[in-house]
Formats: sequence, C-alpha cells, structure tokens
Amino acid sequence: MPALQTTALTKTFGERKRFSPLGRRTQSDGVLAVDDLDLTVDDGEVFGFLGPNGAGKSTTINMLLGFIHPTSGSAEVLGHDVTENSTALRSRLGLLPEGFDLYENLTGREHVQSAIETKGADDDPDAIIDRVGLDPEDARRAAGGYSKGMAQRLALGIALVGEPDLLLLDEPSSGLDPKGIKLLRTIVREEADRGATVFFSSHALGQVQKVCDRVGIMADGEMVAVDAIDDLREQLGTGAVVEATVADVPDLDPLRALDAVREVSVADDVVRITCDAPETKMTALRRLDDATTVNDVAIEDASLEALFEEYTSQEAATADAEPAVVPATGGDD
Ligand SMILES: Nc1ncnc2c1ncn2[C@@H]1O[C@H](COP(=O)(O)OP(=O)(O)OP(=O)(O)O)[C@@H](O)[C@H]1O
Repeated sequence: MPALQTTALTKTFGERKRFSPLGRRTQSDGVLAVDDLDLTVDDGEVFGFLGPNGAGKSTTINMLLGFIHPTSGSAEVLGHDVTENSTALRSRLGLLPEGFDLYENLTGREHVQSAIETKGADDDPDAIIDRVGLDPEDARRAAGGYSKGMAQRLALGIALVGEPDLLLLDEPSSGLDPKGIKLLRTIVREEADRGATVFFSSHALGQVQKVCDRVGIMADGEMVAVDAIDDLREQLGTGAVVEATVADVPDLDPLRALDAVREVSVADDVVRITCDAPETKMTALRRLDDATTVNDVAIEDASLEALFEEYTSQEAATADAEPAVVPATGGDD
C-alpha cells in the first residue's frame, strides 16, 4: 500500500455563482490551484514536493491533511480517504502545516506534552525538545514569545510525537537558521531510517537534493516532473560536466564519439566534457586519462536548482498560452 496516493485531485478556489443587483446569476472565474493531480508516494520514501510560489503545493498538502476538501478527484493517506476525517489516521500522522498556530500562553514543553497525550504516545517531551534543538529554558517559556525559528522547531517536535508512519511537512525549514536546517535534514533521514515516509514541500533546494529519494515539481497546479534527481537530470539531458586539466591535449574525437557525450571543448589545458547522462562522466574521464595525464578534475552534476529552473520555465512558457484560470460552472443564464 502506498503511503499516499492522489487520483485526479483537483481544487478550484472561488468558483462561485454571483448575483447581480437585479438577481441575475453572473459569470465568476475560479483559480485552479491543483489540476488533476495523480501522485503516488511509496511507503518509506522521502519525497520532496517542489514548485514556485503559487504552484499549488500548500493546497495539495491541505487536501492531504483533510483541512480543505477537493473540488473533484480523491486522495488516500495511509489507506484512508482524506475526506473521512479518521481519528485512527490522525494518530499515525505527523503534521506540520503552513501557518500553524501555537497557543500563546502554553509553554513549548506543554505543547509537546499535550500532543503526546492527544496521540496517546509515550514519548519523553524533553527528548523531543532536545531533538529539535529547542533550548530547555525556551521550552519553559510561553510560546507566544517565540521567534519564528523557535516556533518552527517546536512545530516540528510536535509533528514527531508518536513515531508517525507518515510525516507531512509544509515548508519545514521556514524560519530555521543554517544549524536548524542541517538538524532538520538529520531528523528527516532518521525518520526515514526507522521506516517512516516523509513528504515535505520546500524551497530550500540544496537541502532537498541532499535528503530526498524522489522529488515532484509542481507548476501552475500540475505536476510537471516526478522522479529521482538523477533520473530528472537524464530526462532533461542536463547530465553532468567534467572539467579536466590535462598535461597535453590529445585527439578528442574518440571522446566525442562516446555515447551520451554531448560536447567536448578545450580552453588552454582544460578539457570540458558535457555528458547527457551523469553515469557517462567516469567513462569519459577514464578515456581521457588513457590518452593523456589528467592533473586535476572538477565534476559538476546539474543542481536541483538548475533542473527546477528548467522544468518550471518550460511550464511557464506553456502556461503563458493557457492560463490556469477556469471558467465558473453554471455561468450566465
Ligand atoms: N484560500 C484560497 N482562496 C483563493 N485562492 C487560493 C486560496 N489558497 C490558495 N489559493 C490560490 O491557489 C494557488 C496555489 O496556491 P498554494 O498556496 O497552494 O501555492 P504554493 O505552491 O503552496 O505556493 P507558496 O510556495 O507561495 O507557498 C495560488 O494561485 C493561490 O493564490
């Protein structure tokens, strides 16, 4: 059973019939925030959910959390329909929603304690507070006075209560300092290692690249790419670039003849090889080393940021021609 699965999941906001002062129904457009989304995330995966501002990530997560209802389509989380509002499901989830609220007068520790009681878990609140790097002194203060980063650490701690089977995290690195971001990465990995599925949205692409098994990139309500980062590189042909500093520049034609070598160029004593597939870079490097002495080498795989740019700009070009606004149903009489 997949940890989560959506089928043609769709959400349109503001698709309402309006009435003119004369009582006539008038046309009203809605915003198509999530458009026919089919997505499966397997048990035990760390899945990074990416997309530019307004792509539909939070709307999707809020539907998965059962906070908003889909306009059409369906979603299952841990085998439960998200519209069921099942308490059995809630106790198996770790949630960090966007724009969560804390109780101003409760301390951080009391928040964690309360989450432990609600879930019927047996965690040690101090261990959770320590795990998310919240200072024990701060944990005894009212959360109303917390900085953004402290509140975020606390919210993450609350999500971790009860060893959830699935962590659904909306921008978990929001407001965290670099140490906090590193800690978050460690926690995500630890959670995956104990068998949990982690599904999180993020704009921190460098972090996503380090921790995710697969990523999905959304743009204008649609999933434009879903795969492991290496496979996305291969699909786009962004591959990898090898820059080798050589003793003498040899005949480069045998390199150019290699499958998946897109381009070979030379500047002084540096041979630059652009490979379509990341795995070709070592073959190309060995071939070059057979023909001359390689004194230094730099290898650069296309970053997730470059892939993100590539996928979302392709989508932007399509979206220019076809805006993600749908006409209201039952418009003018
Ligand atoms: N409650 C709402 N009412 C009307 N429109 C909404 C509502 N919530 C979201 N939208 C619209 O739906 C689209 C998707 O928004 P969403 O918040 O899901 O994007 P996102 O990918 O999470 O963006 P960000 O990275 O900025 O958080 C946007 O056009 C947004 O304006």
